[in-house]
Amino acid sequence: MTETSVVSVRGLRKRYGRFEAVAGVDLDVGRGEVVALLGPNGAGKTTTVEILEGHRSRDAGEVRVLGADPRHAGIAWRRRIGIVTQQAGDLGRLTVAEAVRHFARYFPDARRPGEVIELVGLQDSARTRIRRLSGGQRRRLDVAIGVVGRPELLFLDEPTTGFDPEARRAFWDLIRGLTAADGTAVLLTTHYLQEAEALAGRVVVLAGGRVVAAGEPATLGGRASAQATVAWLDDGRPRERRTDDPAAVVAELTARHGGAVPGLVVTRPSLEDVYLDLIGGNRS
Ligand SMILES: Nc1ncnc2c1ncn2[C@@H]1O[C@H](COP(=O)(O)OP(=O)(O)OP(=O)(O)O)[C@@H](O)[C@H]1O
Repeated sequence: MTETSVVSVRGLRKRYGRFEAVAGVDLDVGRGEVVALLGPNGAGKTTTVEILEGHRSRDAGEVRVLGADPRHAGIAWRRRIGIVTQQAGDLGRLTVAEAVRHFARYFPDARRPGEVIELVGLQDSARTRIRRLSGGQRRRLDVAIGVVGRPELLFLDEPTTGFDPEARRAFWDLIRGLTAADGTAVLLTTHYLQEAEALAGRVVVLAGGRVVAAGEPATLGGRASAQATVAWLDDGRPRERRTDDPAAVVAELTARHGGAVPGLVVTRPSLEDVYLDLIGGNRS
């Protein structure tokens, strides 16, 4: 592990009986970096993340998280990570403020509960009982609990599942604010490609327990240099051409139309297009 990495995984393997769920995964997360782990259902994401959190054993491989092997790490190490999971605990009878204060007590250098509640935008709901929160508010509370101890590394497991688009964007702003302010590293699992694109500096695609691609969202799978599609309307009829040089096609169309080209749209493959191609042969 280098000085700048908070997660370093080499050759990770995990079997459930005869089934190999994680079959030799390498993964790195740098200090302050946001990495999204993508992959279809059953790809091995949760298994990998739970091994990194110290909640699941492994069969083989080197794993360092904040300089320690999670298998043997103790309470001091655990205080340096934050976990936001899909299984919300049973806190329904407490208010938002009571829950955050409760978790703050576990950390020697916790953030002030009031500050954290404001950070996640729940100041107007501080006295609300948790069972009365909406799904989006509940996830914000989960994040508040995840970051109250000033973690160096935050695990976010499908944080916006079930959110409406507006709540999802608000949540992204929250996470961006957190990572910008404190340089918290984040390992995010998500099924939303847009979420990975919005938050992550790097994505790692798992399929069938293996890494099938890794890189920046903008360039994953040769996306930036892939052929563009130029679409336009010719006498009201949709036309399109695939090309390596969209500028030349647009120039030619502009000359032909003597100005504005009706319905002109130039697109390259989206992250979702590339992702679906990558996992095409690996669906579980
Ligand atoms: N405790 C277990 N016992 C047996 N098989 C398991 C166990 N946990 C997971 N698996 C299997 O291992 C594979 C990987 O599961 P995992 O939960 O890691 O995938 P995932 O990528 O997180 O999927 P999802 O996107 O659905 O959450 C799946 O085929 C799953 O059925």
